[in-house]
Amino acid sequence: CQTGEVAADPQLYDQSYLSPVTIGNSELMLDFDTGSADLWCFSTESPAAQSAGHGLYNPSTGTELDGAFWDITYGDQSAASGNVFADKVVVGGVTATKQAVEAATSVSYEFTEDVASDGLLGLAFSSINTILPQPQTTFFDTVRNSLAKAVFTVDLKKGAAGSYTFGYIDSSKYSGAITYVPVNTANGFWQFTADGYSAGGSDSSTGRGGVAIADTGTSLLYLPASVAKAYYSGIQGATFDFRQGGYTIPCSATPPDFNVAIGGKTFTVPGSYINYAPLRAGSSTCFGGIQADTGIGFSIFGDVFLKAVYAVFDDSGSSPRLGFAAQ
Ligand SMILES: CC[C@H](C)[C@H](NC(=O)[C@@H](NC[C@H](O)[C@@H](N)CC(C)C)C(C)C)C(=O)N[C@@H](Cc1ccccc1)C(=O)OC
Repeated sequence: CQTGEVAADPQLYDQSYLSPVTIGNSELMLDFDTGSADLWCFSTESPAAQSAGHGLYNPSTGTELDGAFWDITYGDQSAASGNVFADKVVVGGVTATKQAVEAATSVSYEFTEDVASDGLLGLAFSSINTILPQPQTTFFDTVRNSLAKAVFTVDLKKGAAGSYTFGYIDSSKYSGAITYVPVNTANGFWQFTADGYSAGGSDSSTGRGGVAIADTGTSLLYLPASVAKAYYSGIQGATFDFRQGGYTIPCSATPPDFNVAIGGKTFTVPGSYINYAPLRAGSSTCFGGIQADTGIGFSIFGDVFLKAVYAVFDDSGSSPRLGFAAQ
């Protein structure tokens, strides 16, 4: 029975969190992403102009999956594609002896420019893995029958290293009880229903809840437009800036705490987490950590929310469920 733990290292402004993964005989820093289901990495096959500065997977240690290829596009329109090898993957001591490793032969500029990240490790459901002609399993699905318990946990922190664990829940990492809610896997995401939202100390409700996904690979918290609008209406100097593509606030603002009701419990995102980052270095205008989910089709509980809670991604029962506890 395998169990393991790996650090989640925050990048600038907590834009993403990277974890060390051994693939074949390379150690790479990957972005664990519960919003997608492909494990892909820069490789010795990637064009040098695209992979400069990145750690590279050398497929010589793997076995090529003949005829298999992959091509993924993310919500921010970033993309990558390539071919596939079966190789050994180790995460925090948990070993998958034959994991589908997707070697990039082409990546979009967003990935080229993010030199700290050597690729992604998808933790959504394998039903949305993009490998053709035959989709392959995520790392979690590959190892889940060998885990002490078919769960993984997410303990992200603001501006500090957090951790992912596989195969066990660490009771020292949270306070109070874990509140579980059912997961709808129809879209391949860890999708659940939020009951409602409110801002500040009062329960000045900013609206009914809705369908949401838990996505470690998305930096911000995307909510129904009416909820975002109501939240920022309470902040002096807040505005929707079309050029920036979202709400901005004065960096000197102290946004109110934001409360989310899930499974009958209330979880609070400290207002300081919603004063996300200056538009560019030195700017006195900051981008808001809450944005509207317009056009996406569901809300996205990204890192701004996840770093306020301890989250349990539980596939150990008859149907998957998500657990949340206060950190
Ligand atoms: C298999 C592709 C994965 C699952 C992809 N997942 C995602 O885009 C989800 N997660 C996004 C990722 O966490 C991304 N932020 C990681 C970084 C490093 C690029 C979003 C939806 C929260 C997806 O749904 N892509 C859509 C494109 C899309 C998604 C959202 C909005 C608009 C367009 C697609 O390809 O659908 C077929």
